[in-house]
Formats: sequence, structure tokens, C-alpha cells
Amino acid sequence: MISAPNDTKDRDTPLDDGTAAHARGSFFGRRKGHKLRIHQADLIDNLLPHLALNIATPAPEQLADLFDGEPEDVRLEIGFGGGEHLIAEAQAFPNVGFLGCEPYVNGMAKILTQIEAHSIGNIRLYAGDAAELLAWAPPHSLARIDLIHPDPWPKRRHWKRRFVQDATVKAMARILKSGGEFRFVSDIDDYCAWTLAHLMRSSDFVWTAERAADWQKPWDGYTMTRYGRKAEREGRVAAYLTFRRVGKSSSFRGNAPHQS
Ligand SMILES: C[S@@+](CC[C@H](N)C(=O)[O-])C[C@H]1O[C@@H](n2cnc3c(N)ncnc32)[C@H](O)[C@@H]1O
Repeated sequence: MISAPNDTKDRDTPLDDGTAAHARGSFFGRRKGHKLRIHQADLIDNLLPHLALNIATPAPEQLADLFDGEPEDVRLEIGFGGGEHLIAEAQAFPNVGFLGCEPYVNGMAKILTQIEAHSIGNIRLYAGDAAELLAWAPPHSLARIDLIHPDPWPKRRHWKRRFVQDATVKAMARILKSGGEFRFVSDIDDYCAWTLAHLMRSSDFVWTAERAADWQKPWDGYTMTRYGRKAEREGRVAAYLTFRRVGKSSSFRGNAPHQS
């Protein structure tokens, strides 16, 4: 069964500092687009259940246990869209386990097609709101979180819909290992400034850039996504921001079931 996005009102959440409130409302986009082709619908029905995370049950102590073999690290990509970047990373790093989160069913169908075509074994999927996944994952369990061209919500009255909020920054800090990375890409200047402001006022992260080239150029081996290509075509330049998780989180001690 596909693990449906949970209604967090009806279950205990590990966090009570605002992340739960955000989890009730972090996804504002479309869940469905054009009708799926027959094979895509078949993959949703028959392949996705084998790869889907079931966040209604507690997370394993080690996220590596979700994968065959012993991945050396586990990473998460939030809102992978058509999955171009996630597929390329999973192929480039076969010893890493990847969690991909995307509520848009047509994106999920696209990535399943690629997973099947290339027999990729190191991706697990969640077809819901990433804030729920952040609340589910055990502390210090991820080496990296990627957020690539998130929905920009440019109007001021919609800023609260942006994925980057103080609560999600805290939630990411909780589950990233010390030294782990949060990578953010956007071609919307205002969202980049917003993200810098949110991450820099968190004592859990430092921005790693030392020179302009560090945020003006993509990382080595970076695979451009559909939205990245669209931005380039339309003349918008993306920024590539890397934040490193520093120290150990203390904000969540005492109220998280998964304590290290
Ligand atoms: C602008 S698209 C970018 C897709 C892809 N990363 C790319 O660069 O082509 C943003 C994606 O984030 C997904 N998204 C939005 N809110 C989300 C959330 N709360 N959790 C997970 N994914 C989300 C949307 O469904 C959409 O596919």
C-alpha cells in the first residue's frame, strides 16, 4: 500500500515546537496533473508499494536498515519533481541510500519509470509532505538534505507557504548528522535571501560559502533539473547554497521519542 500522507492531528508527533503545525500545512501544490499512462499507473500500484516509506509506523533506528546492503550514508531530496537529480545521484553513489519525497503523483510516476528502467535499488520514496518525513526520521540520521527549486511563493501573503521556515530548519537540524549538509537551489533571489536569513539565524547551521563562486556555481557533478533548465531558458540565474549542520541539537531533547 502507498503510505498516504498522515493527518498529523490524529497521531503523536515527535516534535511540539511548531514543526507539527507546519506539517499540517507544508504542501500547497497540486497532487495530480494529467492522467497517468497505463504503465505509469501500474508502477504506482505495483512498484511504489515496495519502495514507499510507511511513516505511520516508527522509523527504524538506523535509516540504512531501509535499504538492502549497508549504505554508508542516507540522504533526502525534498520535492524531486521529475526526479532528474535524484536518479543521477542514486546512480552516481550506489553506496548511499536516498529518500525521495514528492506529493505530485505524476512526478512519482516519472521517477518510478526511471527506477524500473535502470534497475535502481538505492531509492526509497514518500508520496507526501516532506515536513511529515522530517518529523518521522530519527535524530542525526541523514548526511544530506537537498531542496532544489522549491515552489517560490513570491507574494508576501504566501511566504508562510514556503518550505523553509524556522520550524522546518529546526526539523532538518534534528535529523541531520553533525557535519551533514542542507543544500538549497533557487533562481528566485528573494527566496535565496529568505533562506539565508532563516538558516543564518539558526545556531544549528553555518553557511559554508567563502567566495562568490561557492554559491554562484553548482556543485561538481550536479544534475540540472527541469525547473533549473526552465530558469536558464528564461534568463534567471540560480544560487547554490550549502549549509553545514554544526554541533548537536539540544532543542528537541525531552520531547522526541527517538533520542540519541
Ligand atoms: C518547483 S517544483 C521543482 C521540482 C524539482 N525539484 C525541479 O527542480 O525540477 C517544486 C516541487 O516541490 C514539491 N513540493 C512542494 N511542497 C512540498 C512539500 N511540502 N513536500 C514535498 N514536496 C513538495 C512540488 O510537488 C513540486 O514537485
